[in-house]
Amino acid sequence: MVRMQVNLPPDLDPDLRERLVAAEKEYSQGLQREGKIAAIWRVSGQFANYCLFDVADHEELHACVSGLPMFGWISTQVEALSRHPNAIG
Ligand SMILES: O=C(O)C[C@H]1C=CC(=O)O1
Repeated sequence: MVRMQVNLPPDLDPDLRERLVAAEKEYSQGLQREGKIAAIWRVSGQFANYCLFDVADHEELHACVSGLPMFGWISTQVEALSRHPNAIG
């Protein structure tokens, strides 16, 4: 599970901002179609999200996250999750 806080500068060129948002959407939806992002949620009221990744290892996670077009402006917090022994689903 990765929390991403996006820190685009407020004075970023509006055209660049628009291109980054569009590129981010295309890249993110590609990972979702491939099943590498299993779920994504917006943190209400913040330019931040939680992404649940379904990847083989830390290297694949890093490749996915560092490929984000906004990677240079994103702070991440990673929590490694494993199946809970009491889970029924
Ligand atoms: O809008 C965001 O939260 C940034 C970003 C990271 C992945 C994604 O789909 O969007």
